[in-house]
Order: sequence, then C-alpha cells, then structure tokens
Amino acid sequence: MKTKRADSHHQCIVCAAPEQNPASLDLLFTQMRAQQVQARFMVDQRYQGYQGVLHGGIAATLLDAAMTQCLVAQGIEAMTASLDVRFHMPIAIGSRLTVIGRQLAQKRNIYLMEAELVANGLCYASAKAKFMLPKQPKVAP
Ligand SMILES: CCCCCCCCCC(=O)SCCNC(=O)CCNC(=O)[C@H](O)C(C)(C)COP(=O)(O)OP(=O)(O)OC[C@H]1O[C@@H](n2cnc3c(N)ncnc32)[C@H](O)[C@@H]1OP(=O)(O)O
Repeated sequence: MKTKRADSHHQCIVCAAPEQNPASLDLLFTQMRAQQVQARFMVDQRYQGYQGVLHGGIAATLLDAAMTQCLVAQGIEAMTASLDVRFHMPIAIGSRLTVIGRQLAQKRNIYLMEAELVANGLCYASAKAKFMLPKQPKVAP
C-alpha cells in the first residue's frame, strides 16, 4: 500500500510531489507491513559527492526519511532526536536502491528505528535512530 503524501510535509525535500518542490527526491514509500516501509531510489549524477559516488549526506537523508515515514504511516509525526549512520560501501551513481525503514521498539516516548539502503541484495548503508514527539510546536514561532 502506497503511503499518502501528508499535509504536514507536503513541500518535503524527500517526498514532495515535484510540483510542490522541484528539488524533491520524489520518493514514494510503500507500507510493507505494520512497522516497515520501503521506497525505490535511482541514484543519478545530481546526487554525487566524490566523482561517481553518492554523497553521504544524501544517503543519510534517505535513511532518515525512511524511518520518519515508517512512523508517519502509523500516524506518528515524530522528530529525529539522534541519528547514527554507517556507510558500509560506496554507492555508485546509477545504482537502483531500495530504501527500507522499520520500527524496532518504543520505550516511553522514544521510538527506536532502523533503516537500510540495499541494492542487489547488499546493504550499502544503514542507520539507527531515536525519534521523539515534540512537546512544543515543531518550529519556533
Ligand atoms: C519522507 C518523510 C519525511 C517526513 C518529514 C521530514 C522529517 C524528517 C525528520 C527530521 O528531519 S526532523 C528535524 C530534525 N530534528 C529536529 O529538528 C529535532 C530537534 N529537537 C527537538 O525538537 C527536541 O530536542 C526533541 C523533540 C528531540 C526532544 O525534545 P523534548 O523537549 O521532548 O525532550 P527533552 O529535551 O525535554 O528531554 C526529554 C527526555 O528525553 C531525553 N532525550 C532527549 N533527546 C534524546 C535523545 N536524542 N536520545 C535519548 N534521549 C533523549 C532527555 O534526556 C529527557 O529524558 P528524561 O525525561 O529521562 O530526563
């Protein structure tokens, strides 16, 4: 089941429709099971850092987004409180990635999440993160 583009982040750099944000990576997540989502991402040369290699910041953004979207799909609009990324192998321009996010646990108001960037059955990057619901409005007035 495709997840809806939520009103809370309709101009999101990761998942907005291009008419809402021309710079969007235009990811569309699918809910695979209760606490897991995934999306496909074609690594094109706009996203490179070192020549021919996906920029690590973009890889981290994809991982963060998958975990966020896993919670959003459950109606939980939480903020990334901490993010620990491991870059296992360089990701070549031209790769077709599957971006997977899943929930591991909830401890009080903290959601423990993990995510992976996978291609050809190999995990190129992974992350663990903690998400929290903000007590205050998300952005300072
Ligand atoms: C494709 C889908 C895209 C969807 C939209 C895109 C969103 C993508 C995700 C993001 O990028 S969100 C933006 C990046 N993140 C932020 O801007 C978060 C900024 N930080 C905050 O808003 C707050 O610090 C936060 C909500 C994380 C926590 O604020 P609180 O006021 O609720 O917590 P507080 O600081 O009072 O601490 C409460 C408890 O949580 C604990 N805590 C806080 N941060 C923690 C942490 N990182 N890890 C573990 N514990 C933590 C803290 O120690 C404390 O423990 P105790 O109750 O035992 O004293």
